[in-house]
Amino acid sequence: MSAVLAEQREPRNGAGSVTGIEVTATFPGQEPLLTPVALDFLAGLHRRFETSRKARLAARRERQAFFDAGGLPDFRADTAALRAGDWRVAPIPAALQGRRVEITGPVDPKMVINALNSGANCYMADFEDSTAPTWANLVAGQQALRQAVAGTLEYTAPAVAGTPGKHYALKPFEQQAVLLVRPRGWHLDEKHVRIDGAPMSGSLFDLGLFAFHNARALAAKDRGPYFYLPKLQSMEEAVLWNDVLDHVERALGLPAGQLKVTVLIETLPAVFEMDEILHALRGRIVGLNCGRWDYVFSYIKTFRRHRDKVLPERGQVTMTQPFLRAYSELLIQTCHKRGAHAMGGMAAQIPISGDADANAAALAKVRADKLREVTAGHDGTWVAHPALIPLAREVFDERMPTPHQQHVKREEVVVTRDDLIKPSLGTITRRGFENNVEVCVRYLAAWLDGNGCVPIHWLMEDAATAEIARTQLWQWLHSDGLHLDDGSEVDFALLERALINLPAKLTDRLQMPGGSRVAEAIGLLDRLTHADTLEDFLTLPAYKRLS
Ligand SMILES: CC(=O)SCCNC(=O)CCNC(=O)[C@H](O)C(C)(C)COP(=O)(O)OP(=O)(O)OC[C@H]1O[C@@H](n2cnc3c(N)ncnc32)[C@H](O)[C@@H]1OP(=O)(O)O
Ligand SMILES: O=CC(=O)O
Ligand SMILES: [Mg+2]
Repeated sequence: MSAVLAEQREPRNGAGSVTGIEVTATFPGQEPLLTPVALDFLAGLHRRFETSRKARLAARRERQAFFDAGGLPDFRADTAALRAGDWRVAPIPAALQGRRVEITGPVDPKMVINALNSGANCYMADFEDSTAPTWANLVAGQQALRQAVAGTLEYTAPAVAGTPGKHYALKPFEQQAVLLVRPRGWHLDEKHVRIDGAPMSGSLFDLGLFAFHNARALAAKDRGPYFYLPKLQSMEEAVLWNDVLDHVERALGLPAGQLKVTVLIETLPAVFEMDEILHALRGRIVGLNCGRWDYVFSYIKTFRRHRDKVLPERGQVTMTQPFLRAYSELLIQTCHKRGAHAMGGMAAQIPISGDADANAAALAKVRADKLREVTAGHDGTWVAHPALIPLAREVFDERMPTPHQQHVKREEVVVTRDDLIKPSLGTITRRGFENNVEVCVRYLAAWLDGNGCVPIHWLMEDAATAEIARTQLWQWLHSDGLHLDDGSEVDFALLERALINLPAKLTDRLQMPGGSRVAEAIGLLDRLTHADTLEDFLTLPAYKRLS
């Protein structure tokens, strides 16, 4: 029975007790979200797609074993005809034609209102890199988005010292940013929803629940729903997503192709399959996005055992490095050939209060990054903070008078396999090493405390940026013969010293999110960096500790 029809049915056993489905956590007001019919819908997704999800995750492990044995990623031979073929993706809907500035951010009610009201063209509501997936965050996020779609979302900040808290309300719909939702990646489970005794996929929970409650309302306004899909590694993963979205459309009684997606190209294997990913989703895909932070993380992870591809410290791995430039230019060329938007990514700098010079320097970096993107041919970009919207808009308005620049074909771009895997030149400084340790610990502490995005030294840090720091530490410590630029050996003593010195430094000097979880974060980082094998995602072991 389709959910359209099923919704008319009487609930059977009450929320949380549908046959085979167990919801093991509670959050105030969750019942209207997790109705028996909604849970049935989620169970349907799980039962239909869990085997395929597991197969895709196994395929990732198999491919990594090939890389670990010295293999290198490359364009696929079996899809050469598809790459050479002349085809385009389906037309892009009007609401997604102009995407020059997109703001992204976590899904708490205040952020959702601020982002929708921000003046950006689009808002990516993020259940992924910037959200720690506590049950409370996920349910509150789904509640906030459902109310936002209904136009009823309001929020009042807590009163401080007798002064009433600020009240937040949505602008009229026509003045709001267009909403896109990013569910978690395929690797993450949602442990609080168990179906037939097993946890369901976090991706299917986030996307499924949002679609179930909002798809028809959004479709009625000609607004999708629209999604950003993260961390894909192959064409087969795109096929899986397409099957899921086909199923959701059928179950909710929506026309085929109503659900639109933008796919983040943020893994090294995926850059070799961009045509294939566009093709697999061609009835619904509207763009690819350069998710640069996860991409760098994926480069490190893919080449974890390749001593000749060790990257320099995080701060030196910028988008002007040849392998990253090649990635963004190939993405633009591929998208524009196929009629899709080529979205840029996120500069990590955020506004710095109380220091005008430092603020000007940070904004200059963001400006340079946006200028590089628009000049290269990107159709839009991301900002992490509302104060950066005017800057990004100004740069794109000046260089891109049209809603997008799909006419910029970049046919002269020639990118080879070797361009995409070329190692970066640079160094590892003591400061860079210690900064990686500090970022990992502070980010992990915040994440364990339920906060998935924090400013650290005036840079936006989220799961993707922290993963670069974490995997670099592991790779540096497990590669033979690496030295800091001052000549000292990179060894575990360096890590121990950095970790031992950290708590005093942090608790004495900083009021930081997740301060109470620092010891736990240190323990986890210590264990992960000492382990013989690199953990695929920091969030996998950390999720076991999350409520
Ligand atoms: C690698 C990737 O995946 S990138 C995508 C994922 N990352 C993100 O989305 C980053 C989102 N950004 C953020 O979470 C925040 O901007 C941070 C954590 C970096 C900085 O946050 P803060 O230190 O709280 O910023 P700050 O205090 O300057 O905020 C000022 C105001 O802007 C709001 N604001 C800040 N960032 C955002 C945002 N991204 N969306 C909406 N509103 C925002 C704050 O809520 C605050 O509102 P208020 O004045 O009504 O209280
Ligand atoms: O999701 C974006 C990224 O840079 O990672
Ligand atoms: Mg990412």
